[in-house]
Amino acid sequence: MRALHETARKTLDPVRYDYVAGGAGEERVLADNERAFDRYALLPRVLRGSGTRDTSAALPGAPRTAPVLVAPTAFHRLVHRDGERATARAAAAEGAVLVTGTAATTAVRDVVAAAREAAPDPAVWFQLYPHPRREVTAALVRRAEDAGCTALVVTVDSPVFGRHTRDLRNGFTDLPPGYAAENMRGLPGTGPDALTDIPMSPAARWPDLTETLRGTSLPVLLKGVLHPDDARLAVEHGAAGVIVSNHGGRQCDAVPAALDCLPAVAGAVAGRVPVLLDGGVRRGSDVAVALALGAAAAGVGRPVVWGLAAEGETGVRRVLAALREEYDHTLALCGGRRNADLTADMVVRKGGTW
Ligand SMILES: Cc1cc2nc3c(=O)[nH]c(=O)nc-3n(C[C@H](O)[C@H](O)[C@H](O)COP(=O)(O)O)c2cc1C
Ligand SMILES: CCCCC(=O)C(=O)O
Repeated sequence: MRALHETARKTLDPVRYDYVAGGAGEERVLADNERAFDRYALLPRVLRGSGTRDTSAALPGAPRTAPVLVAPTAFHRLVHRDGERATARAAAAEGAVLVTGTAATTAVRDVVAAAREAAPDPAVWFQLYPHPRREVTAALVRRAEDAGCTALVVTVDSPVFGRHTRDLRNGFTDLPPGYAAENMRGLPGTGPDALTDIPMSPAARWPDLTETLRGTSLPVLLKGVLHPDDARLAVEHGAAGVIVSNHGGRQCDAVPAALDCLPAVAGAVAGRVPVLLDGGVRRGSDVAVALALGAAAAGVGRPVVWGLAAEGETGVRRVLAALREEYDHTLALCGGRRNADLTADMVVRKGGTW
């Protein structure tokens, strides 16, 4: 995976590389997301072995899926000509949920069609930036439903867009000519060619979530929850899942690492809906730590984009396969047969005694 990142760094236009690699502010949260995993160690159990393991996870709209999913990342055609189609085929072939979204450079119906080329029953979720105009939000939801998406992910950590330091320095504040946010095409009052066509919704409140939930039969997950009280509210409002995420360090540059928020959120949710985590997941053992601390699955953002940039569909498959194999191996080394065998007592802070 390191090699794919290195290839992507060498191949990509430096401004596009910075768009993907960068974070908000001084990139403190970006760095902390990865470092948080280094503060933990796994404490294996012994003599509980089995020759085979089942690493599948049960998620909304994806009853038997890999424990690693593809977090929504914008504008895949910026890094590879095959764009989201390649990512979709790779995720489907690897049995992983793909979260495509509002800011894709391929229309959601074409993303789902590509996933179906690789697997008969792929799980594609649609990430929604709720639009300030509710009829636009409703039209986006309809497009996702008609395309065959099996869940919605509403991103709630972006009432305003993060200040991406590298992009501001590079003057990269809009899509280059020839690229479009295809899901916005033809919606009332929007065009597809400018980032301003995907405005954030600074006035969004919990009743807006209720309206989104009422307007769809799909399960709805909330992405970007860090506070345990918000996790409780999400469940009370009918969310089908909660994704602990700080947007890969691209929004508020003063929040904790995503992993450090997971135990309290998992405690607040108390098993009522699945809790997922993304941010800083780079190895199979990171997936194991996240699952032991209460996640049902872990999302990866940048590693997938590096795989796509370096080798297209093959590169994304390599990233997902490596994470799956490393996770399976780690589970075996920890004496587990199923994901649920990784429990909170099997994770310790490094440097302490227990
Ligand atoms: C280039 C890029 C684009 C992103 N675009 C979106 C997006 O459109 N919607 C969203 O909810 N999150 C977006 N994210 C955040 C990811 O879904 C995810 O939270 C984050 O990348 C996870 O951290 P990781 O990159 O360390 O794995 C984006 C992240 C990156 C790096
Ligand atoms: C309107 C584009 C949003 C992309 C995004 O979420 C990110 O770059 O972090």
